[in-house]
Formats: sequence, C-alpha cells, structure tokens
Amino acid sequence: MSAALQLEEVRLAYEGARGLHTVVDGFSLALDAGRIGCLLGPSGCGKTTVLRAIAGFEPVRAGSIRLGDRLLSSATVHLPPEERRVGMMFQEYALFPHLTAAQNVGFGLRKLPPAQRQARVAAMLALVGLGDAAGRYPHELSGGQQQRIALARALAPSPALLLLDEPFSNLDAATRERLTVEVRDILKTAGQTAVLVTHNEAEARTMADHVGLMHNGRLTRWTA
Ligand SMILES: Nc1ncnc2c1ncn2[C@@H]1O[C@H](COP(=O)(O)OP(=O)(O)OP(=O)(O)O)[C@@H](O)[C@H]1O
Repeated sequence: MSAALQLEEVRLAYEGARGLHTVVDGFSLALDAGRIGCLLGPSGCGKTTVLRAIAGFEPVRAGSIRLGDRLLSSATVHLPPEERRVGMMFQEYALFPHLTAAQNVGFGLRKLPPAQRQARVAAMLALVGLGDAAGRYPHELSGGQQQRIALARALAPSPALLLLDEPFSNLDAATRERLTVEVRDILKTAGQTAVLVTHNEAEARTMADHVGLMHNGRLTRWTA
C-alpha cells in the first residue's frame, strides 16, 4: 500500500532580518492510511512548523509533501490550505463562543444541503459521545467536552488527514490522560489518518501507532 502522507526531504525556513533561517531540513516520513503518527521532541525543535507546512501555512523550500496521489507542497507548488483536505485541531482553533456545539461542528459543512448537514453533525456528536450537548454553548461545557467538540468539528468534513497540535495541553492531568485514550478510540473508529504533535512522551505512546523523535529540525527516529 502506498503511504497516505509522504514527506520527502522537506526543508522549512522562516524569513528573518538576515535572510532565511532554516528550522527543518532533510525531513522525511511516510504514514499509511488509518494510522496515527506522532512527532515528539523538545520545545523549538520544529514540530509545529512541520504541521503548519502540511496544513499549507508555511511554504516548503525544498522537498515535497504528498497526500494520497496529490502533491500538496514543493519548492514550486503550494496548494492553498482550504484545498488540501487537511483538518486541524490546533490550540489556537478554539470553538466559536457564540455558536452552539452543533453549530460549531457544522461550521465546515455549509456547502451540504441542510438535511445532510444535520445528519453529519448528529453522527459526529455521537462519535465523540456528546449527542446530548448539541444545543449547548462552549462556556456550558467542560474543557474536555470542548476538546471533543473541537475534534468532532475537525472530523466533520471527512478530512484525508487530521493534524493535532498539543490538543490537550490546556487540560488538567487527569482529563488529559482520559481524553488521550478517548481520542485515539474515536480516531480509530473513524479510520482517520492523523499526525499529532506533543512533547509529552506518555501521550505520544498512548495515542500513536508510530512515534517520530525530532531534534533540531530533523527526524532522528521513527518507531513502528
Ligand atoms: N513565525 C516564525 N518566525 C520565525 N521563527 C519562527 C517562527 N515560528 C517558529 N520559529 C522558530 O522555528 C523553530 C521551531 O519552532 P516550532 O514552533 O516549530 O517548534 P516546536 O517544536 O513546535 O516547539 P514547541 O514545542 O515549543 O511548540 C524555533 O526555533 C522557533 O523559534
């Protein structure tokens, strides 16, 4: 089987006052469909930068990023984020406070006919175990429940790939531990290909099928 996600010799750099500053170099990985990969590494090693590049928020200076048979990024190609079929659960993508849980989950489904949209929202709320929370606003939900709604929102448009960047970092330790297991179960039920970023080793081992260790912008180990 060919990999769902494939990064080959990727180089990523930020523009600085003194020209380009390379933060990721020679970065390669392959992830099969339905598998969960995790990038683990110390602060500043480039984990978020890699996710941002996969999502289409950073240009690729060399190498390539492919999803299925589509080229998403290379030195000469850059598919816009909205055309990548990549879903995100990033810390900065909090729920919309003025929308109910159901409206949040339905946000990315506005192109669907209303009946189909409603059915998909109901299915996603059921998948994350919050079928009874449809009419509640984010402030009426616990932190863990809010993250499960954020997951339902990210999964609703059936992304080819889901990216999770430190999705549990704002939660207390007990909730975090419980949610790590729950989210893995939800992703596996959905057959979702996903890449998680964390600097918490226990979380990486619990969640992921493959753990990649990053150091100074390179992948130093990728465990099966
Ligand atoms: N917008 C930016 N402009 C310039 N440099 C940046 C920018 N964002 C990140 N960097 C630098 O790129 C490097 C990698 O940052 P990145 O956020 O990818 O690391 P990380 O491994 O995700 O860290 P953390 O675990 O703290 O989130 C760091 O040296 C950082 O200072």
